[in-house]
Amino acid sequence: MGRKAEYSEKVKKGPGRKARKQGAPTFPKKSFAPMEEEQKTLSHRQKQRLAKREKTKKLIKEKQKLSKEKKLQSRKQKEYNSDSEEEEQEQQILNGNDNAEETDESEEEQTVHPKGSKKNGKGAKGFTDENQEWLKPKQAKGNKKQKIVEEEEDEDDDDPEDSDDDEEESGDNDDEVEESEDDDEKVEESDDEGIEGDESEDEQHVKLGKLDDLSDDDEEENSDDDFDVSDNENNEEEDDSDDNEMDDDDEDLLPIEKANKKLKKREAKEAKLAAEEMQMSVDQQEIFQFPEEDEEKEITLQEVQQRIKDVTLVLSDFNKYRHPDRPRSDYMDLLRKDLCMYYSYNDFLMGKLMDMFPLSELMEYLEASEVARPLTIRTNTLKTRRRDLAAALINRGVNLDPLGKWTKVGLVIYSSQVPLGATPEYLAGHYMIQGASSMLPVMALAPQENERILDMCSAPGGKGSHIAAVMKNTGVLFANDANKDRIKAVVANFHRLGVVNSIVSCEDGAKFRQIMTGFDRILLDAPCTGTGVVSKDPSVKTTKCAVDVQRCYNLQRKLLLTAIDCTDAKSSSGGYIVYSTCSVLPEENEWVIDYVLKKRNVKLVPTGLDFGVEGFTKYRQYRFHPSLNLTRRYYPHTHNMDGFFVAKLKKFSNTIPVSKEQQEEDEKQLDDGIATANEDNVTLLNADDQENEDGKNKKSGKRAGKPVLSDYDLAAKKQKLEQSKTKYIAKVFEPPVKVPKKKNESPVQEQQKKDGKGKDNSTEAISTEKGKLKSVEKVLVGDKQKPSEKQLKNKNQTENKQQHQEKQKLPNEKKVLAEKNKQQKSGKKQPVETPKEKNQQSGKPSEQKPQNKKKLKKDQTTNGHFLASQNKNSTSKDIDHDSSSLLEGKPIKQNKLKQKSKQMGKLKKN
Ligand SMILES: C[S@@+](CC[C@H](N)C(=O)[O-])C[C@H]1O[C@@H](n2cnc3c(N)ncnc32)[C@H](O)[C@@H]1O
Repeated sequence: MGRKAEYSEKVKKGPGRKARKQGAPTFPKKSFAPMEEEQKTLSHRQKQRLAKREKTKKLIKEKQKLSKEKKLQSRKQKEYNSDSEEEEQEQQILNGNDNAEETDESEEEQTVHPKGSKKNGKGAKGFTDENQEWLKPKQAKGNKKQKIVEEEEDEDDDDPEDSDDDEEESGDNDDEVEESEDDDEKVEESDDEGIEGDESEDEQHVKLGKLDDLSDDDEEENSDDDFDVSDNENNEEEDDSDDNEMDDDDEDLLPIEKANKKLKKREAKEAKLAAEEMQMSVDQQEIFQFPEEDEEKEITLQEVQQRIKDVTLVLSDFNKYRHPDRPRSDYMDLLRKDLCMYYSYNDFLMGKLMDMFPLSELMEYLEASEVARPLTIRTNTLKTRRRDLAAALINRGVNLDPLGKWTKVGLVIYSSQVPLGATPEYLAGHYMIQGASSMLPVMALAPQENERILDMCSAPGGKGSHIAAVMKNTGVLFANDANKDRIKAVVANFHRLGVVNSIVSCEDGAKFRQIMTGFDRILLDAPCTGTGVVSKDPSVKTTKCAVDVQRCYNLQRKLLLTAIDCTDAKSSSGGYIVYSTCSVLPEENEWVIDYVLKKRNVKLVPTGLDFGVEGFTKYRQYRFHPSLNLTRRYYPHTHNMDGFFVAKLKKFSNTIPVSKEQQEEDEKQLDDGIATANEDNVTLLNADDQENEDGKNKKSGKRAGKPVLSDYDLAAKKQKLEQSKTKYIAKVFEPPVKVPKKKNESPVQEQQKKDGKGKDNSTEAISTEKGKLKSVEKVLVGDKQKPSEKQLKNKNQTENKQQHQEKQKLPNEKKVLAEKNKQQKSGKKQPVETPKEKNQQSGKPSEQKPQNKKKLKKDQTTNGHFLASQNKNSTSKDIDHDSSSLLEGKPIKQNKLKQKSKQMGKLKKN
C-alpha cells in the first residue's frame, strides 16, 4: 500500500567527490630534465667548504709534485754517487728534509724499490743514535698531519666569517644535517681523489689523502684529538708512549677509532687509579674510636645507626680494622648496646638474638621484625572453597592472592575496603584470620578423618578449627586450653566456623594424662615467649627476660612429655605429636625436643613441610641430637612470616624408658623451674592473646605493652590456698546464672560484673565444695541444634524470674548460715550434712534442682552442649567414660547430671 519507488524517474546526481575525475598532472618544464645538467645551488657554507676542499687538494697536489721532483733529484744523485757514499748521501737527504716529508720519502722509496737492496741494507743496519730520528716515522706522520691542520686553522683564523660559521654550526641542528650530508659528499670526493690521484703512488698515499680529507671535514673530531693531547699534558710521557704503541698497531685505524681507543685506555687507567686510591683510603681509614662517656649522652639515632655500621665493618674483618688494645668483646658489647637502643630491645633478648644469628643475618632479622607481616586468612573448607571465597571478597573490594603453592587454603590480603573481621563471609564462618605460619603445624600434623585428636593448647581455636576442617568434621577433636577466658573464644570460633566434631575442655594440659590418653595425634602449640612475633607485639622486645624463658621451657617440656604420654603408639593411623611455638629461641624449641627424645620413646620424623630452615643441631656450646635437622624454623626475614618452630615426633612405644622415680624427679624439677618463675611473678606470653587480654596486666611494673597472662599459671598457685573457686562453663546461647559474689573472685571478674560484661551469656559459674572440685568442661558444639530466638527469650525471662526470687531468699540463707556459725563457735557438734539437707536447711527452692536438671537435659538435646564437672578425686576413667559416651553420641549418664545439679545447689547455698 505504500508508495512505489520509481527509480527511472530519478534524476542522476553528479559524481561524488571521490568519483570526480582529476585533471591531468602538470609538471614544471625542467622537472624531467637530466639532473646533472641542472646547476646545483650551494649554500654559503657549502661553497666555503668546497673552496676549502679545493685548496687542500691543491696543497696536496703541490706537495706530491714537490716530492716527485725530490725523488727525481735523489735518483740522479744516486746514479752519480758511488756505493760507499750512498749512506752518507741518504743521511744528508734525510737530515736536510723536513720531518714531515721523511715518511713520504721512505714510503716512496718502498714504492720505487720494493725489493731494493738499499732498503734491505737499511734494514740490516739496525738502530743507532744517528738514525734514531729515522726510526720515528709515525711521529713524523703525525707532525705532518698536525701541520696541515695547523695551516688550515691558520687559514680559518684569517677568515672571520669562517669562524662565525663554525660557531653557528655547533648550535644549529639543520646545519648539522647539512654537515653530515657534506661529510658523505667528502667521503665520495676523497675516494674519487684517490682514483684521480697518481695511480703509481702506493696505497698509503691514497690512505693519507683520505685521512686528511676526513680530518678536514671532521674538524671537531680533530679538535677533540687535540684536546686529548692537551688534556693529557700531565701524562704526556705516558701518552706519547701510548701513541707510539697505538700507531704501531693501528696504522689502519681512522682517527676517530684511534681517539676512541685512546679514550678507552685512559678510562681504564683512571679506573685503576681510582681503585688504588679507594684501597688507599680504606687502608688509611681512621681506626674506629670508641665513644667517650660525654658523647654517649648526646648521641642521636642517626649517629647510633652510623656506629652500628662502623662496628659491623670492624667486626667483618676484625684483624684488619680492630683497635690493637680492644678485644672483640668490647666491639660486641658496644654493638649490642647500640642495637638495643636503635631497635628498642632489652639487653637480654638482643644478646640471645646475637647468639643465634651471624651479624649480617641479625640485621636482616631485626629489620624484618620492624615490619608487619602480610595479613593472611585461611579458608574454612567446612563451609566454602577458596576460589568462591576469593571471588566473594574481591566483590567486596578486597585485593588478595593465593598465599603460596604450599597451601591450598591460604589467601594473602594486600588491601581491603572493608574490615576483614566484619564481612558477611567472616560472620558466616567462611574464613579465619590467621597468620601464614599458623597453618604450618596443622599441615605437619596431617590429621586424618575419623581420628581422635587432641589440641592441647587450643585457644583461640585457629589451629583447632583447621584440624577439624581437615578431618572434615569426622572423628573427635578435643580442644583444650587452661585459660578459662580464652576457651570461650574457642567455642565462639567453632560455632562460627561450623565445627561439630569437637569437645572443648578447660584443663591444665600437663595433667591430661590423668584425664584421657590414647590419642591418634596431638598438637601441642605451646605457650611461649613469642619472640617470633615481635612485629605483632613489640612489647616482647623489652619485657622478656631469662626467667620468662626458663619458665617457658620448663612448662613446654612438661606439656610435651604429657602429650607424648597421651598419644597411642599403637594407633593404626597415627601416633604422632606435633610441637610448635612462635618463638625463635633454641631454649624453647630444639632444647625441649632434645629433652623429650631422651625421656620418652619418640623419634623425630620429617614435618612434610617443603620449606623452612633446618633446626639447630649445634647452638653455642650445646649439641643437640642430629635428627633435630628434621625440625623446621621459619623467620620473618627469610619466609616473610612470623618466627615459628615446628617439630614432628612419632611415638614408637607406649612404654616409658625412664623409671618411675626418675619420672617423678623430672616432674619435680620441671615444676620447680616453673614455680621459681611464678614466685618472681613473671608472666608468660601466649602469642595469640593480644586481643583478649587488654588491661589485665598482672605483672606489675614489668610489662610495658599489652599483658598476656596464662590464667592457669597464676591460678595454679592460688588454687592451693583457696578454699573454693569459681569455675565457668562455657554455654553458648545460654543466659547467665547469677552467682553471689565470692571473696576470691579476681578484680577483673568483679569489674566485669559491675560493667555487666561478666554476665556473659556463655558463662555459668559452679563453685565446688572446699575447692576440691575441678571442672572439666566439655562442650560438644553443634550448629544444627541451635535454639530459636524465641526459645532463648523465653529462657531468659524464666531465668531472670528465678534469679529475682533467689535474691529475695538470700537474706534468709545468710541468717541460717550465721546461726550455724554461732553454733560451731559455741562448740556444738555439727552433724555431717548431705547436700540435700543443706538445701533444705538453707531454704533453697526445691524447684532449683529439677530446673537445673532440665537445663542440662536441654543442653544435651537442644543446644548440643554437654556439660560435665568432675570431682578432683574422680578418676580419669569417669571422664573417659563421659567423653566416650559423647563420642558415641550418647547423653551423659543421668546420675552424673544429678551430681552436677547437687553441686550447683551447693554453689547457690554457699
Ligand atoms: C600459642 S597459644 C595457642 C594458640 C592456638 N593453638 C591457636 O592456634 O589458636 C598457647 C595457649 O596455651 C594455653 N596454655 C598455657 N598454659 C597451658 C597449660 N598448662 N595447659 C593448657 N594450655 C595452656 C594458653 O592459654 C594459650 O591459649
